[in-house]
Amino acid sequence: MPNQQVVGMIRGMSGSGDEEVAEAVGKAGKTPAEIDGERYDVIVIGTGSAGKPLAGELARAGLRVLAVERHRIGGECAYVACVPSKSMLLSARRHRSAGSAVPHLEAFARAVRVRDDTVHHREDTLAAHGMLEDGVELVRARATAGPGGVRLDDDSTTGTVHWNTALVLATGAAAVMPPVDGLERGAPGIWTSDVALSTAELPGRLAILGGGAIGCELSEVYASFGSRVTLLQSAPTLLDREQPWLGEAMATSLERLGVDVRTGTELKRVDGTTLTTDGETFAVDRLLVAVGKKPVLDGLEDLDLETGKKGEVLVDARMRVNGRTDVFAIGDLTAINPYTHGANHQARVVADELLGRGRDADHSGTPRVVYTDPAVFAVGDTEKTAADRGVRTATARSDATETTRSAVERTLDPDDDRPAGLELIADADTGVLIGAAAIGPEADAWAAELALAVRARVTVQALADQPHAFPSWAEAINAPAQELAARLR
Ligand SMILES: Cc1cc2nc3c(=O)[nH]c(=O)nc-3n(C[C@H](O)[C@H](O)[C@H](O)COP(=O)(O)OP(=O)(O)OC[C@H]3O[C@@H](n4cnc5c(N)ncnc54)[C@H](O)[C@@H]3O)c2cc1C
Ligand SMILES: NC(=O)c1ccc[n+]([C@@H]2O[C@H](COP(=O)([O-])OP(=O)(O)OC[C@H]3O[C@@H](n4cnc5c(N)ncnc54)[C@H](O)[C@@H]3O)[C@@H](O)[C@H]2O)c1
Repeated sequence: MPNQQVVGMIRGMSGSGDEEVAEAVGKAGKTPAEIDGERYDVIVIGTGSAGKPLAGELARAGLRVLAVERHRIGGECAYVACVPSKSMLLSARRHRSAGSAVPHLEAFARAVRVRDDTVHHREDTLAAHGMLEDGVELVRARATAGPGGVRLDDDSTTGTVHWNTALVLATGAAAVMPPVDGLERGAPGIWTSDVALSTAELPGRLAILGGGAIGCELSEVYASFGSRVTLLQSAPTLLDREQPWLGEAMATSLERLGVDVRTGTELKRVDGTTLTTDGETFAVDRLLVAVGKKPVLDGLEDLDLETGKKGEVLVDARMRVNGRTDVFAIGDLTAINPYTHGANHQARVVADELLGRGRDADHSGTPRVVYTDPAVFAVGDTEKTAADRGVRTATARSDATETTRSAVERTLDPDDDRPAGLELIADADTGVLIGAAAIGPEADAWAAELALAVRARVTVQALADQPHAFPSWAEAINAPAQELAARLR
């Protein structure tokens, strides 16, 4: 059967198949036994987008810092998340532009090679050396934190270390497996994004469960290389925490690539790689599960952390936990803006606190981007989150395909039917911009000013008065800003 041939050929090329992510983790740092009984100014557990920059900044400022990592130095982003997914998206785009000139298998194999070079073959020595150069002391171990110290275990030794000033928890989040009959993590044929972004296998038929950021980005990747992708989303729209029209536009965009988008669909049962939804039973080669992530709390149980509904660690405006001044949580563990730039911001807030220039975190201007083509950009409130806060909103939308930039691009490529649009959401009582949603080519770049506008509490009057370069996609901001400025005058 052609699908099986596809799988076999690609596996043969690089040999990674569908085993769990390679454990190629470089050697650097100390053993738990070597540092048993030591005291540090700050101990950071987890070296991802949250823990790594924080540990580095504090060590460069002269503090004695220990960073503990049980897997890859650098966390998920650089190896199995942000970076490989963007590499694959860009290769997929290039492959689509080439038309049928290059066969799918050949293009996919090349994309995998480029991806793996970009992520240093998931090997973390370079990141480890960067931390050591910053002056961070590094231990590769599983941390178990308690009120009296942090116990460290690796395969052969143990030790206990203590903090003088602060313990920072930055343990991230892990993919959720929903309670579907027959669905098990690690079962043959079941992928998480870690596997989908490490494998060299191109499945003939791929089902993706979950129409969030991962579901949309990886649908685009695999469909572009010829997989028959079925995207199963339980909510009525894709990207369901955003304005509904964004998810609808995303569905249109993915359907153009041949993705079978099924919203409002429940997966009821998995039998090997045969799936039963509320409507039908069908066979696939792989099922990628991408229905969200859950904060990683193992090793932190003895701290009795206050957690929210999704298991996220609750923090105050300085990222402190349980009302303590010496224990902090940052990054995906808090579920506040679970993005690398969100984690980086939270790390800076804690660094400032510990370096004597404390200030509150401001999460309001954190962009939410989906790097498909067209890309999705959102910031601040949606109408729903504003209503939940009791804020009255006024909204206005533009069709970005009516900009001169769009006309220029579409004359060049008459087949270009990518959706493009922008919506502004204002506080109806104050005229302040509180949210924005956009989709369009490179929307992550041309809508980025709206993130600062939301954070700086810019009024729609100021936004309407702001010139946008001609002929750029950003001109899509003009009409809705002017409409809101007139309505809220
Ligand atoms: C497929 C995918 C694509 C993404 N794309 C983007 C993107 O394009 N842009 C973006 O901004 N964000 C993106 N994200 C989100 C981004 O990857 C995360 O928000 C970010 O990496 C979180 O960083 P973190 O430090 O909180 O967690 P992590 O990077 O997960 O780091 C936590 C670390 O803690 C370690 N750890 C956990 N428990 C212990 C313990 N007990 N002892 C020792 N070590 C421990 C783990 O091994 C891990 O290395 C993507 C996510 C995925 C899954
Ligand atoms: N570009 C980016 O910044 C980027 C890219 C990929 C991932 N990420 C981050 O990685 C994390 C995980 O991404 P994700 O896409 O798994 O989570 P997500 O929370 O963004 O989306 C999950 C989606 O799955 C749907 N869903 C939930 N249960 C379901 C079920 N049983 N059946 C079908 N659908 C179901 C939800 O309605 C939701 O739309 C998120 O924090 C995300 O922001 C970010």
